[in-house]
Formats: sequence, structure tokens, C-alpha cells
Amino acid sequence: MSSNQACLRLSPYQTPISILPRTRIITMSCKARQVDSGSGSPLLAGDGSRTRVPHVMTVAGSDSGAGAGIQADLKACGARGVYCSTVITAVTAQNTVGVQGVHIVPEEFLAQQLDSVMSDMEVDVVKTGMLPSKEIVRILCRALDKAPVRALVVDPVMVSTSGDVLAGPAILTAFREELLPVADLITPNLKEASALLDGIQVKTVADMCSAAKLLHQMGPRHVLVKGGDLPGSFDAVDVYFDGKEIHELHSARVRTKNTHGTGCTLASSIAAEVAKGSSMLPAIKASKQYVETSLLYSKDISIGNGPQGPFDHFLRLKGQRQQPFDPNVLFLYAVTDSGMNSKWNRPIANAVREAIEGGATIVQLREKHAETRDFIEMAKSCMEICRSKGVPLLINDRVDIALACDADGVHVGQSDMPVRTARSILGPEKIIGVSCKTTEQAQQAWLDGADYIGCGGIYPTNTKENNITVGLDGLKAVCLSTKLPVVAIGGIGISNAPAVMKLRLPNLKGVAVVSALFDRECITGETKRLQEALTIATAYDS
Ligand SMILES: Nc1ncnc2c1ncn2[C@@H]1O[C@H](COP(=O)(O)OP(=O)(O)O)[C@@H](O)[C@H]1O
Ligand SMILES: Cc1ncc(COP(=O)(O)O)c(N)n1
Ligand SMILES: [Mg+2]
Repeated sequence: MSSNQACLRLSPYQTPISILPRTRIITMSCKARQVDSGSGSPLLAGDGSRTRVPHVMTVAGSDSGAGAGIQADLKACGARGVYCSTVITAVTAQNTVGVQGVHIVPEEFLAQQLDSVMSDMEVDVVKTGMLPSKEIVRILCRALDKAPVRALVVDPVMVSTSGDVLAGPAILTAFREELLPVADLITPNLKEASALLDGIQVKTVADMCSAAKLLHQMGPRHVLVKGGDLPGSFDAVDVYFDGKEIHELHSARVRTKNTHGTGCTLASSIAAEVAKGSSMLPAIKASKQYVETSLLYSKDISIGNGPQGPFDHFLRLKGQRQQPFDPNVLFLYAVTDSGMNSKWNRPIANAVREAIEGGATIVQLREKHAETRDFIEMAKSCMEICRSKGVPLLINDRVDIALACDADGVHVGQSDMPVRTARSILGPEKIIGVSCKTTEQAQQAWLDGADYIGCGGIYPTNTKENNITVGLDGLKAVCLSTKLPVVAIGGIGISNAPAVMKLRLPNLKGVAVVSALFDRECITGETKRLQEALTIATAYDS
């Protein structure tokens, strides 16, 4: 089918936005959502009193082992903060060994499920997984025709990781002729890309690029060929084609057997990000990062005895996991300075203890000149104090020191170790903060898996040479550009901290201070005064 024909087929099916040039559709629909306060507005109902949540409807098969299919979709959407309704196409008897049985849901009953959800709920994005028959594809297309949605993400599931057939070759015509032309994104793996292209070889990254372009000619606006099964690859490489440009997306390949359901999870997470308002490439990058982080966290968990285990979408199953990062700990963030401690003739551990006694909620050790061995000893003694008081301790810049003293995490600057590298070394449980001055850096921080942003210098400061001051306006811009919690830093003390907090930005969680605590005679007293000032400034009736 030519791409022109494919385009023509789209118009009755999509929202009116679909008459715009094809590669811009997702971006445009998302922009429309952000600015449109009418019936298409995502989060507020007309009367302003009810909060509408982003909604993905998955049309897929059930996996009794709950690693893939509907169950993976529900978990992925839950983890990404999106509501997920479920239209079940087939019930599989499946576990980590393979698929033992498939029971296809009768067509009329599939239609009834679609009708129940779509007649009652406002669905933003539809994501499809296992579609076991041509008729099921047809019923879905008819339903979408009647009730258009903002985007359609098609994961053309055919064979499970275990090698069992979930949708046979008879489905290919329906995929090619009916579903692909109306899809905003298709996410075939190597075998599925090859099957859709009549068996052409897809075995290298170059093959994946050609396949993505050929698949795009079948009508979908965006194509992501997934390389989880690429032979001999050290990375997990996916190839994305937006109709104009090829993007090779690389992430670290996690050595684990727990990869059952990665494809379903990736597609659902992309659908969730698009439902929240993201455009396609950022949605894909964030989702790939999410899959990588979940696999990393789950690499050692053991569920079932088969060769392909499920992973943990919520990063919570391992018994020893500490509490997830609580952004409120950024409220009064004490950053140590060795120069100030020697000026006041204070061992660092005493300074840390005093700051905590005064109310510091998190501590960062910032030692720019210490010998490595001394730094480790210092960090260990501070770690003991912090742990006994339940206050997290981060190490500035030095991932090796953080590992050596089992600190709670690190804070890195833009020229230190990249957040992604630090994350792959420290694992998903440690806290990673990164300094950002610009909205671009803030967006990158989120994609790279940082837990928080340190934004500054807000005011001029002596503790950092040649540091550009971003001011309150720069802080505001960074906060508004990110979902990550932010702590303000640079020249902040008791006199100006209230002005910072009175910006009342929801993700601005606190202030980080150096001299205002550590270049003072009584650290405990100064910390207490700052704590009180911050508490008053953040009280809503002040
Ligand atoms: N071991 C791994 N480490 C990191 N990412 C992986 C790994 N295996 C798969 N992925 C990623 O998971 C996603 C799903 O890919 P894939 O496994 O190829 O799909 P499917 O599950 O449909 O066969 C892709 O983004 C892929 O790069
Ligand atoms: C019901 C259902 N849907 C999809 C998959 C594919 O998942 P995977 O490729 O990870 O086996 C599956 N195994 N079962
Ligand atoms: Mg897989």
C-alpha cells in the first residue's frame, strides 16, 4: 500500500488533527492538549471541580504469570502515573516456562468490552498488544472509528519471548491493511518487523534502520524497531523513525533473565507518557529508560523456574529496599565545606552532627581537596551519625566514595560523572541529584534518571568560583520545566531563604546552604533559625 493511500485511510478515523502533516501529529495533539481548556482539556472537567486523569486503554491478552500482556500494561501505566482500562482479547495460560494454552475471547464479547469502556470513559491513548484474529483487529478499528482517540500505539505482538505463537501469520494482512495505517506508533521487535516485511532479514542495526523506513511506508506515523533480541549486542539498541529522521536509541543491556514483558511494558509506558502530554521521542526515551531501570533493579529477583522471568515494575519487591526517595528531605539541605570547618577548627563529623541537631533534613559532603583515604574515613564517620538520626547523606561528585561508605547517594555537577553512568554504577536505590542552571539541563536530568535537581546559584556566592547566578527567574524557569523535585542553592541564608520559598513552586522543595550554617560559630543555632524561617515561609497563610 502506498503511503498516500495510507494517509487517505486515516482521515475518518483520527481526530481532526490528523489532517495535519503526519509526522507532526503527536506533537500537535499534545500541544493542543496543553493550551486547550475546552472539552479536550486533559485534567480539569468543565466545572473545574473534578480532576481528570490521563487514560490509556490497553487491548491485549491476559498473561496468567503476569509478566507480560494486560498485567504488564496495568503495572507499567500504574508506575508511570496513568489510569489504565483493559479490554482483554485472549486469556493465556502462561508462566516463565512458556505458553501452555490460549483461549480467545469471543468477538461479540470483545466488542462489548470496547463499548463498555469507550461509551463511559474518556480514553486518551489506545495501546494494543496480542490481537489474535483478523476479526478482532477489525472490531477494534471499527470501535476507534466511532470514538477517535488522541493516539494509537500498536505493539504487533506475534510470538512470545518463549517462542510460542500468540497471533499467527493470518493476522499479517489485517495488521498491514487496517491497523498500521491508522497507528501513531508501531513497536515491532526484530522478528515482528521481519514478519511484517515478508520475512526480510532484520539482524543488524543497519537492517533495523531499513526495516523502520519500510514499515513507515505501510502507514504508521512513527516506527520503533526494538532490538532487545539483537544478537551479539552489548547495548540494548532500538531504532526510531519519525518519517524524516532515524534515531538510534542506546541503553545499557542489563544482564538478566528477567526480560519477560519488556515489549508490552515499553509500549504501555510510551502510551502513558503520550497520554500525559509528551510528544513521541521524549515519550520513547523516558520509557526506554524506565525499562532499563526496572530491569536493573530486578536483575536478581527470582519468580518462577523457567528461562524468562518477569521484572518488578514498581521497584519494590526486593525485601531490603530502602524507602523510595522522599523529596521533602530537600527542605533544609546542609552542604559541608572543608575550608570553613578548618577555619572554625571543627572536625567534619561534629559539623554534620550539629547541623542535624539544628534540623538539617539532608547532608551533602563536599570535599574538593581531601585525600581519598581521609575522605573515606570522614564519610564513614558522617554516615554513622546520619544513619543513626535517619538523615540521608550524599557525597558530592565522588561515586567511589559513596560506594565505599555506603552513602545514600551522590550529587553531581554538569561536568562530573553523567547521571546515567552514576545510576548504572550505583543502581536504582541510591539518590542521585544533579546541578542544573537551564531548562534543557533539567529535562536531561529527568531523562537520565536523576532523583532531584539542585538549581543555582540563586544569589552570588563565595563558595563557588566563577559561578553564574541564575536568580529567582532562572529558578522558576527550571522548576516549571521539570517534574523532578528541585532544591535552590547559591548564596542562600536566613535573610533571603523566605523569598525563595515564597515563589510557591510545587516542586521547589527546599534550600541548600553552605556558609549560612558552616561559616558560623554555632551551627545548631543557625540551622534552627533557618528551619524556623523556612517553616514560616512555607506556611500557606503567611
Ligand atoms: N537486557 C536488556 N537490557 C536493557 N534493555 C532491554 C533488554 N532487553 C530488552 N530491552 C529493551 O526492552 C524493550 C523491549 O524490547 P524487546 O525485548 O526487543 O521487545 P519484545 O519484548 O517485544 O520482544 C526495548 O526498548 C529493548 O531495548
Ligand atoms: C498475553 C501476552 N501478550 C504479549 C506477550 C509478549 O511478551 P514477551 O515478548 O515478553 O513474551 C505475551 N507473552 N503474552
Ligand atoms: Mg522481550
